[in-house]
Amino acid sequence: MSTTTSVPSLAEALTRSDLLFKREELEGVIAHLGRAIDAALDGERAVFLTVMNGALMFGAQLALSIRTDLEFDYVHATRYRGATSGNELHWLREPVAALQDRTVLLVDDILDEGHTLKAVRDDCLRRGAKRVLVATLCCKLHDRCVEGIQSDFNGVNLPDRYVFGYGMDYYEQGRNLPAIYALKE
Ligand SMILES: O=P(O)(O)OC[C@H]1O[C@H](OP(=O)(O)OP(=O)(O)O)[C@H](O)[C@@H]1O
Ligand SMILES: Nc1nc2[nH]cnc2c(=O)[nH]1
Repeated sequence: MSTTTSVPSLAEALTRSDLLFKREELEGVIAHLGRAIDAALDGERAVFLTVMNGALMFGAQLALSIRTDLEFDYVHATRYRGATSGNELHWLREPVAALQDRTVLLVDDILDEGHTLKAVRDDCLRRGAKRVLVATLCCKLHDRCVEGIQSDFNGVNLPDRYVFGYGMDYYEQGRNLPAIYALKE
């Protein structure tokens, strides 16, 4: 089935984008994150909380890189809703796992302005989590990030441009591209 004509073309977007990180490079980076997270958990069984949809690919690869046993849950919170600029955060699915006195490993594809991860992290703490560790595939470098949130385990840093691929969408397209691309200014 083809996409509707009102959606901007992914093929056209690719022609005016730069390839920033290939799959092989990202896989190597994610394997290193797994080692670092194992060290931080030190044998503790954390709740691996994936922020859908963007973290689907990264979350799966990261989980397979972590040797410590984990419990899995997910939230679905979206701020961009298929567009290229953020808005109010919409919760589509809250965590189900009991977080009281647990370590939560909060996993997302990108920390951009930080609103999403801050809201989900704060929600985990309200639910009684004793520690929330944030793992991201990428962080954007700019000075617009909200205060009080940062990634504890980050894969790669990105320029301040709209990115897609490896879970991240361009108008809900391109999530399964096996690389990260950035639109040219
Ligand atoms: O740091 P922020 O500026 O809050 O942006 C980061 C968030 O934006 C994307 O989610 P989006 O709302 O696009 O939903 P998605 O995961 O379904 O793509 C991404 O997956 C992060 O969760
Ligand atoms: N796909 C995508 N989602 C985002 N969420 C926050 N920033 C971005 C971005 O640059 N690309």
